[in-house]
Amino acid sequence: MISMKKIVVLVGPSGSGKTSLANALSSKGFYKPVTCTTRCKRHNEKNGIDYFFISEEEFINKKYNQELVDYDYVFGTWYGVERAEFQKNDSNIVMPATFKGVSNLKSHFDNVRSVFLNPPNENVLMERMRERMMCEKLINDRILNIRDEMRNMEKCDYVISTDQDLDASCTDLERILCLKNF
Ligand SMILES: Nc1ncnc2c1ncn2[C@@H]1O[C@H](COP(=O)(O)OP(=O)(O)OP(=O)(O)O)[C@@H](O)[C@H]1O
Repeated sequence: MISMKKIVVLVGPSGSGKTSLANALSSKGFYKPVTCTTRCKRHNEKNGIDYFFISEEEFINKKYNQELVDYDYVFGTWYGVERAEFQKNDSNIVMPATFKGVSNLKSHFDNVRSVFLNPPNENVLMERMRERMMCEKLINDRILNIRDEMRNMEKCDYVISTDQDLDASCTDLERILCLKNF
């Protein structure tokens, strides 16, 4: 077990705001590890900044060589975070992950805290996904998954609402980070 800075893991259904809030905290001094993914790049994403976009073969090699502390196969896509990303600097870390990822990270590192993002209703989530130009098939797959994801809320260390504007959710998150036991 490696003892180090805080690792804040954001959990919630697709469109709940994990990436947006992680980006907001990273602009306030938290480091957001860059995830490797085998999915295609969206038009507004940059390789090495939003994700490392790699082939399935490269991903499998990293997995085989135990370079990934957390990985998952979601909707036909591999996602994984390399151990090296946690050793880049001394800043506290913020990252989106699945609930399974929280357990993986807790088995590797101390000071991991999960925050569940409690989203608005399914219609708003669908609208947010459409705004990100996701196709209807991907949206429907994710909608089916929302109820399963919502069951993780009570298992997380903290919960914040993302049924409000982004700044308000960011303020709620920062308030939690200031708590004594965080
Ligand atoms: N209070 C809020 N918190 C976070 N995001 C919000 C909030 N209100 C509106 N949004 C918007 O909702 C969208 C959430 O998309 P985002 O990619 O952050 O979700 P995600 O949970 O990371 O989804 P995925 O798992 O599919 O990558 C963004 O367009 C964001 O601007």
